Amino acid sequence: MSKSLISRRPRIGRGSSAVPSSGERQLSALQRLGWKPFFQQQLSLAELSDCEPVRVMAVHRSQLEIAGEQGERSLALVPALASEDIEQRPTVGDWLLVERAGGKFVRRLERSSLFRRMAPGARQLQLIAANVDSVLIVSSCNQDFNLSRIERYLTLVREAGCRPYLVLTKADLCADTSPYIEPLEPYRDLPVALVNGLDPDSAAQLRQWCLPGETIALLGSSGVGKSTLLNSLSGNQLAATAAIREDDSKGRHTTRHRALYPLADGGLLLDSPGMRELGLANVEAGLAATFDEIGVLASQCRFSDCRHESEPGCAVRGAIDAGDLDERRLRNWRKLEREVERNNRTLAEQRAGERALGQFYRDVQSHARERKQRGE
Ligand SMILES: Nc1nc2c(ncn2[C@@H]2O[C@H](COP(=O)(O)OP(=O)(O)OP(=O)(O)O)[C@@H](O)[C@H]2O)c(=O)[nH]1
Ligand SMILES: [Zn+2]
Repeated sequence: MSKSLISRRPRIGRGSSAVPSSGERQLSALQRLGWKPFFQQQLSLAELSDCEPVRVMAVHRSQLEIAGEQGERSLALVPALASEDIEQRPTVGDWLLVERAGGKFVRRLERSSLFRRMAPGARQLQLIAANVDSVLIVSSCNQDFNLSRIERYLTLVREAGCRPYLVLTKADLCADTSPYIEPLEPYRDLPVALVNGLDPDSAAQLRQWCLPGETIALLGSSGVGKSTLLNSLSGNQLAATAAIREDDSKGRHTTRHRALYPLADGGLLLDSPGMRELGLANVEAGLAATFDEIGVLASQCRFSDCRHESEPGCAVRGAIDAGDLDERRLRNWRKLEREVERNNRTLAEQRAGERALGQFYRDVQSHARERKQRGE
């Protein structure tokens, strides 16, 4: 890594010591939750005196988890909150006004940023998160590093109205990081940090981008170390890492609720399944089209579940040996396919879980009706 590169960009590098102490900014409880002038100026005089602003920390089926000056509590999803128009419904990070007396929902405040996507499978818009200030695009110093993907994330982040930062993890596993730093030369405005996410001292560099009152989110493909960063930054085991999921003998995925996690130093970190899947929706067709010749070859392999590693009768390896297919291209295709598969699996499990829950409620209701009819 060249020194001049560091000095030219507003970045923090390995071993930066410019970590502000948590006491530098004295913020109110609301400001620590992300309250800013942008929201304050939306309140009328009457609302200023009669209403309390609260932030949506999590969205559940029938209620919201909200946080305000009075701490955390839940708010039932009353009809006023369950609008027909999906864009009007509250999402994680939203600011709502509730009556100081009685706690009734009044209105949602205008958003400073919004992440949304088309829900995979369903032709429906889905809100992911609102009022995120900054996004840490996470990539690792290995084969995951991919300029095209970073650009795709950058587009998403800027479109949502957030500030992008780039975090390159697994720097500890890499003797020479210049192959990852040098290609970033044209992205002068993008601050970059090299970290070992497993080391809280190294991850602490990122606190500079997650100051008290700031809401940040992580974007990056599976396995780059987002959960690890979240754990190191929060000082808690807030997110399940891949290692924990692999340990699960029942093969279950750890359930994640879309949520905002307060960080030790006062920032808020958004970790939601939707955010994790952003940008990966609808890539299957693109993947097949981009790597069409591999798909054709794979269909000619002797085994239908061929991994194209060392199986006999593998048409893909045959093409590589014959010099007709680039090994790098096969690796890239595999990686993207795994990513898509993994995300599809997660989505399928989520939908199955939702269906099971719906069936459970219907069973309970019909039981109750039967008992009522029997006069029990
Ligand atoms: N050596 C090293 N290992 C890391 C680093 N960051 C993450 N890992 C490891 O990489 C693996 C994947 O990390 P996770 O934090 O689960 O990755 P993730 O991005 O949250 O993955 P998903 O939950 O699938 O989206 C784990 O085994 C981590 O321990 C790092 O900076 N250095
Ligand atoms: Zn094969």
